[in-house]
Amino acid sequence: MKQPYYPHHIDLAPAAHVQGTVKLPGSKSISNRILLLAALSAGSTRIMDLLASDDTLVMLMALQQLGVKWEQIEGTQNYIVHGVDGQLPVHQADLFMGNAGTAIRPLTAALAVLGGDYTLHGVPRMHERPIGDLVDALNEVGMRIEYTGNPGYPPLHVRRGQLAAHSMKVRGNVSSQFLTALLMAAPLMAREQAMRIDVVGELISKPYIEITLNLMRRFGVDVQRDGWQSFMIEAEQSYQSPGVIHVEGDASSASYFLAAGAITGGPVRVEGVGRDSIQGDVRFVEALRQMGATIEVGDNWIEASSNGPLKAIDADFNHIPDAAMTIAVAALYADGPSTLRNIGSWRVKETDRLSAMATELRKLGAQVEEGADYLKVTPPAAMEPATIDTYDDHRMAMCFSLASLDGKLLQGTRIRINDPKCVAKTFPDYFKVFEEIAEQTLI
Ligand SMILES: O=C(O)C1=C[C@@H](OP(=O)(O)O)[C@@H](O)[C@H](O)C1
Ligand SMILES: C=C(OP(=O)(O)O)C(=O)O
Repeated sequence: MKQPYYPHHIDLAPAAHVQGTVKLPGSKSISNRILLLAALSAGSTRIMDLLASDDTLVMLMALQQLGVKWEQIEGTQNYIVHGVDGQLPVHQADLFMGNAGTAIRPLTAALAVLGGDYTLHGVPRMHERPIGDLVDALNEVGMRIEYTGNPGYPPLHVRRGQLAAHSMKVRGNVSSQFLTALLMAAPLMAREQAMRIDVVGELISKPYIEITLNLMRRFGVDVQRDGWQSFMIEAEQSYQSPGVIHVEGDASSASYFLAAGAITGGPVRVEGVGRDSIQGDVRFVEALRQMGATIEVGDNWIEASSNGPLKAIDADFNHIPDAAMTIAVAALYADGPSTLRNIGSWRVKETDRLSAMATELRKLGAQVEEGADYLKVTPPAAMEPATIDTYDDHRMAMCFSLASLDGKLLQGTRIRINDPKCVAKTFPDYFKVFEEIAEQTLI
């Protein structure tokens, strides 16, 4: 994959106006789910507009190591994946998962159920991101997953187990990806008898489960459900290729551009997501509306504009944890203190995002109260020039680019973003696209 060149920092000059249209890269959540479902299916699947990024690359490479054949159509982001119909050709592999939660969690479940001799590991931060709830759920029904480092965290050694039950339970208060992983692996366990999955306690990030169920359906597997509590996968369902499937634009990536339109007046339009999106992060626009922005939504586009300063917001962001980071930076432009609630999962993502966000917002002159699971941001009267550290977190780099907008930054000063190449996790071209709409100069 071609990676754009990034220096060790990028300086962003103040931009008073942002206007234009952005074609979004493919959704990370949809891309990695479709890749795995297509691999497990009977038949070949043509995937249109797959995201090109570190997270999808680790999934593609892992599938290749597992003997799944795929081709990229030259000069496009379209792929053909030749499904293995629930039987992986390779039973031994050492898989590098980078820092992709959407790769390691679902693959761990699928590999545990299919059985073999697999190790899964990632970057150092991946080894600090919890996976214990998923491993417990699988081992309790007879799978054999061991920790080779710290208990509860990757790296993992997956061996061949023996399915011993037809109902499983999983905790959902640390990450929804554990439930997603079990759901996607469930048809492999329910070949003869139905499989039931119960959620123990609270489930966070619920809209991501809707993405999972929607895509499983497109690959021929129906899940019966009782709200968010219990899920049933009837026996004898197996994944079937839908033939062709299209990846929507990434709604979390859309948040930066929509916020830019709302902060500066815009209009800024994103293309690739719209009215019928299956991604929960399109609900980011509800928060922007609450802040006073004008949002228009079409079939395959969303546009944000505003007239006048943004209003402060106090809201629960559990349903859109990724796009909520964009609100934290947009809050710098609001007419009073904003509070983002119920975002405790930020602590176990690419970095401890609550702590990182508080530290970096303070550098810009904001007053920030960091709670166990909330953030209160009081905007500064004028923004101070600052050097923003990004903690190898793509979203820290992307959302802090917004601090260069709307003339709140003193003229003649700059926002420096350190280590901008971390955006490659989900959006390698981010700063190029941002420059195009912000008419800024990259140094
Ligand atoms: O299932 C998914 O595609 C995702 C679920 C969310 O994680 P949690 O469920 O851990 O909050 C989200 O933050 C992540 O970027 C993608
Ligand atoms: C939390 C994120 O990623 P992951 O899929 O690795 O959990 C994210 O993209 O913000």
